[in-house]
Amino acid sequence: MTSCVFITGTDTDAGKTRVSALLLRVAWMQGLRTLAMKPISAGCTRNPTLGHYENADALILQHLATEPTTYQEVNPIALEPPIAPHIAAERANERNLLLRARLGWQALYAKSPDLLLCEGAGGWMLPLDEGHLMPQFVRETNQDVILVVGMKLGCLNHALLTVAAIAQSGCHLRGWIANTLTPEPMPYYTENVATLKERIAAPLLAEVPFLADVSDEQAWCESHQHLIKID
Ligand SMILES: Nc1ncnc2c1ncn2[C@@H]1O[C@H](COP(=O)(O)OP(=O)(O)OP(=O)(O)O)[C@@H](O)[C@H]1O
Ligand SMILES: C[C@H](N)[C@H](N)CCCCCC(=O)O
Ligand SMILES: [Mg+2]
Repeated sequence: MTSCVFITGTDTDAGKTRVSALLLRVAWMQGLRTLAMKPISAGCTRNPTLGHYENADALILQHLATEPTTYQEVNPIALEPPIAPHIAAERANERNLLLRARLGWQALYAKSPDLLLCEGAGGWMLPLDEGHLMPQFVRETNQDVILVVGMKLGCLNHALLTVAAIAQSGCHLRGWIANTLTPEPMPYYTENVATLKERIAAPLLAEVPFLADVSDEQAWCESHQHLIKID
């Protein structure tokens, strides 16, 4: 059975890709078969050899998943400017984002990995094409949600709003991860985490400190093997 998780964040730059990379490494250490995707990316550069647009997040996910994929399987919708994807899509005359994201996800799901990880873009309520928001994609594909909270002043409001919106979307929040984005944790980090623990029913799955380099990541993953449990 495939465990399907959608990684959302309190905002763009909350650490969704960094945390996704950690989860994929943990799964790899356990010998699990993983696939990962970023269905919609905005902020791409043209690959000079292959000619298509590529996004740095998608390349990280493709590289860290254990199963081989084409770039297009990982990131079916790659938009050039680093702006809101629905605006970039309109400018590039790209249509049917919701449908294409779902078809792309279903193609990877059909490969029956142990873990299928999908990174969102921006925060939870990201607009897609006409009348649709990203939560519709998550609900249609029945993925569990993991919320990455970028630990900085303002995150309490963003995290609690996001948790409420996930529930309102009819999606299941598997848990949340407190991610430190700066070499020094935010002032009163412990109190801020405690505030969220008291108010979010879903479990705090992990705390990620500022990870300066790959050896820090390796050590963190070794001590967080319990994080990926396949049902
Ligand atoms: N725990 C961490 N330790 C060190 N640096 C971090 C950590 N988490 C995030 N960062 C850095 O912060 C920046 C933003 O993180 P990341 O790219 O993962 O955010 P994101 O939520 O995926 O953003 P986007 O919305 O663009 O996809 C990156 O440069 C990343 O390396
Ligand atoms: C370009 C950036 N890094 C992300 N890829 C897209 C963020 C979109 C945010 C949209 C919004 O909520 O205003
Ligand atoms: Mg990212």
